Amino acid sequence: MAQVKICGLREAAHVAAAVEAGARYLGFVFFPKSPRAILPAQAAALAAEVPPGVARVGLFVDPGDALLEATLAAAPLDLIQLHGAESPARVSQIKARFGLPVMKAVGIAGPQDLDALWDYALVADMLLVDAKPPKDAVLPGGNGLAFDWRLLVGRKWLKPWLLAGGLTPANVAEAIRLTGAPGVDVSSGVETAPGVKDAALIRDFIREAAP
Ligand SMILES: O=C(O)c1ccccc1NCC(=O)[C@H](O)[C@H](O)COP(=O)(O)O
Repeated sequence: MAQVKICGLREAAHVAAAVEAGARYLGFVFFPKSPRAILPAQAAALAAEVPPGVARVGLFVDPGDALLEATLAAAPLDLIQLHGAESPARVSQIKARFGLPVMKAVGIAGPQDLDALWDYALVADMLLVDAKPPKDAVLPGGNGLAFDWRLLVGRKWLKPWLLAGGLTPANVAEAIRLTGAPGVDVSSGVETAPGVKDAALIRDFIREAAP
């Protein structure tokens, strides 16, 4: 049964829907350009309602230490997701400095991108195998775009990983079957518009991913 992360949550009703349906990870986006961006104080209020066993994930894009420090002081988080161009050395530094596990997102467009997963597997606690954003994209993730899942067939990584990018209630079961992903991450696929989550779609997605 695949573990599910619902990313970009901003409302208590959607947090509750995700938790009740069995989500294992809930993502809060601390990237101001995102339509899913949330303030640390808002995330803190949502995080307080999350039961033990469900990880609260803070998503950052090339964060400086000051942003991490201020956010972590305000909101209780269990996992840091790095979704920018952070180097393996920076991943190690953030882990050591802030004492939380780190999940590093790696964008995949073709076979040439897979090597980076090995580099990050040496330093990160988890990997997020996502679609590489188009060159002109404003967001480095959360674009609702899939990559060719066949690139992952037969691959094993040294660390736990989640598959992401363009997943929806309609395609997630096939994505898991094809790739063997132990977990999946979704944002756009459980929204009715960018940044607008839908409780029914969240439930549908989790039911299809973890039947
Ligand atoms: O979701 C965002 O707005 C976002 C902004 C900046 C960096 C990453 C972002 N999302 C990353 C995620 O964790 C998404 O769940 C993942 O990329 C899949 O997104 P989607 O294709 O929309 O399901």
